[in-house]
Amino acid sequence: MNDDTNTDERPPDGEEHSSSNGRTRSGDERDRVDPDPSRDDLGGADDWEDDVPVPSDGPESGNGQADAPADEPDERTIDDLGSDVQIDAEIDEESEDGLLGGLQIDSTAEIKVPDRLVDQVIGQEHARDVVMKAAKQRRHVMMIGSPGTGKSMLAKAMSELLPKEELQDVLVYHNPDDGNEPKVRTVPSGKGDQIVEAHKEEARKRNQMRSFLMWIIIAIVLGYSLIIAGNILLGILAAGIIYLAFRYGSRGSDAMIPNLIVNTADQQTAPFEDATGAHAGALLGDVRHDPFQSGGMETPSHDRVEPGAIHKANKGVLFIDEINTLDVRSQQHLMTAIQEGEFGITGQSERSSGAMVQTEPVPCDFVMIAAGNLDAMENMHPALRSRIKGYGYEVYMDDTIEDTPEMRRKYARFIAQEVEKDGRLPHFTDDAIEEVILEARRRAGRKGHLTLELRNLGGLVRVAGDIARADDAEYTTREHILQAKGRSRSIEQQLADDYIQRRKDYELQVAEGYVPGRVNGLAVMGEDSGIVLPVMAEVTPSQGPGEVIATGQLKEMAQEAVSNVSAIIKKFSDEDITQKDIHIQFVQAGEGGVDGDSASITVATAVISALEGVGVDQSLAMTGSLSVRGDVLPVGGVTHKIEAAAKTGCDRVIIPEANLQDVMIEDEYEDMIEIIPVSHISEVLDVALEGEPEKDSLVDRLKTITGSALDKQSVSQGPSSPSPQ
Ligand SMILES: Nc1ncnc2c1ncn2[C@@H]1O[C@H](COP(=O)(O)OP(=O)(O)OP(=O)(O)O)[C@@H](O)[C@H]1O
Repeated sequence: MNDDTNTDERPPDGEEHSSSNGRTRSGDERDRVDPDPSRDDLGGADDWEDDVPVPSDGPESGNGQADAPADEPDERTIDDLGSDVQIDAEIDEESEDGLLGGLQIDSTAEIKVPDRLVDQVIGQEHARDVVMKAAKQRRHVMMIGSPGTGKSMLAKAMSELLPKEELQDVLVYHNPDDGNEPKVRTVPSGKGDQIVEAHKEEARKRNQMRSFLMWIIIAIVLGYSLIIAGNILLGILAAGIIYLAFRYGSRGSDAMIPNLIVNTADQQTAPFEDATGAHAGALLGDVRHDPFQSGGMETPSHDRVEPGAIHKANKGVLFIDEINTLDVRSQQHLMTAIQEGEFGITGQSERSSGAMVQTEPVPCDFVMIAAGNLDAMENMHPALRSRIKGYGYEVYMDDTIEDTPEMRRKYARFIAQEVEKDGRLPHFTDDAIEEVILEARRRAGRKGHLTLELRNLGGLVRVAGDIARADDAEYTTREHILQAKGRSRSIEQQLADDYIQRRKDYELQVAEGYVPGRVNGLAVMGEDSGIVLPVMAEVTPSQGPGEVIATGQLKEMAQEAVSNVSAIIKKFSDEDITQKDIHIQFVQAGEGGVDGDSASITVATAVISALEGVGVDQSLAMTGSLSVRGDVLPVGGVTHKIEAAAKTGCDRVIIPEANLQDVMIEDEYEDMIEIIPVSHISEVLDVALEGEPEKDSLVDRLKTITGSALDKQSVSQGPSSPSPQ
């Protein structure tokens, strides 16, 4: 899941740290990079390490609870771990408004990447603060948010912040009293290996002695049988029996070697265990099946014990993404483990001989970071959620962040981070960085913001870098980014383009003339592609009370749109469309999706047009949600929808006025399509319906429903076309 590989030790603090806090730097420009200079006065992480007592030496009996309690890390010093990042490059105050936020660099090679993962996190200030607080207090955290926004990165960063000095090794011993209940011992980190080695050495010496003794006895028996008894056959038989007896007997001494199930000797930081999608055995530990269960061939039960992620995460971080996909039994066991801080290991398969074995409790004192999207929260075991809530924090991850010069500088550093992490990509030139930042703006879908779905943005960086590498280019340039944008299209984008092409081939798309009852609606596919979704309406007399007849999942939305528009119509005419049958068809809707009620102005326009027999402009597409009072409310995905309308050949597109600030269409579409912002259905009808309405017709009256709305902005005076900023 997590593709971070940074396991570097915390950097030695002292000098480097002070410079990273801007203490040794001079001048306003550099200080601007650190948003929280108050942390400058704090000490280094070294002090904090010194403050943590080293656990007492030597093996301890029991389950790890008897270990020396570690003092909480010094507040002063752990706060310092949150010191903000630096960008070791000149910053020009005058060009701060530029895409590079004033950075004076030629390529990402000039940007220093921070050593610690927590300093590499872009945005997510709240989650970052919570993670640092939780590391200090050893609290659990639940992170909910979109994929690729840094949840596992933060979890890993937390493991770097936890004190490494508390780590323990865990050994499982044979229990001479009950072979099915192996004993568990915890020892300080690094001791486990030594103990196992000492046991092996002892067993080796014992075996050497036994072999020596065996060969002496065999020699005596053979000598006796040959010289004194004169029967060599009998002597060989006796020697064979002695050999087997010794071999059989020596198995017992090997059984005394303990099984080191958790070895932290080589850990540079507190452990980080990703148990996403782990089955019960991998999460909670398991005992292997033994096919030879008797006759001296069996493997001793303590040797078959395997640790679970909860045990390997002891004193560190257990990260579980998509927490709701864990089966209920595992979630219940996880709760017990969280509560007790220890959990015995038993075989997870009932039919395996391992199920007979149950070790003493094994320590699993971890900090849990559970992650997922909103569905994960709804479907997870309520008691587990309450454990996390009761003993920790819940954080909602940001999808976007405000677009400031400082943030843009950090995005430049993000590219440098991705280049360094990949290790093979050529560095990015300044204009390539600018293009990536522009794309981050576009993907945010919100004016004045940058996207924080950085895994996807990192994908664009990697594809562009790969293209540059294939070209043997020294640097990744803007040209490479533009090529990468074409190549790294999502499945939905590819499907949407294919769909638009096919509709053109079959001439399903109508982009000119006036047709009554037919409106070009707009919908989104996935998260980042739009399609034109025509809506057709037919109004027929009904025998009884009228019905709204629509097919598929869109039926509800169509009914709601019709009921809203019928309220408006009733108010302005004698017409009661609830007494008529209204047929709505979403032409080829199976190919795309309509988010929420974003097609309701489309449905309303189609119904009014069909009712009055007035043609709708087919060179126009529209999206917007309709309130019961006729207001046009904002919807999602406007940028992608507008681009889809342009690709399909429409000349104009109606969007809710409130969405105007979200429009960030690519340059190439700017001259292809006119964007018409509206705030009321009357404006929609004015733009979409053919010709001048007859005096006192329904359309005439509807068009003038809210004089104030029309006064505010007369669309006929020339709609504004926003720039893609
Ligand atoms: N806030 C961020 N700052 C810097 N890099 C980020 C950030 N978010 C994501 N990334 C980049 O994207 C990669 C993937 O992010 P990560 O695995 O943490 O996402 P996630 O939220 O755990 O997603 P998922 O839920 O799909 O596992 C990271 O390794 C990093 O390169």
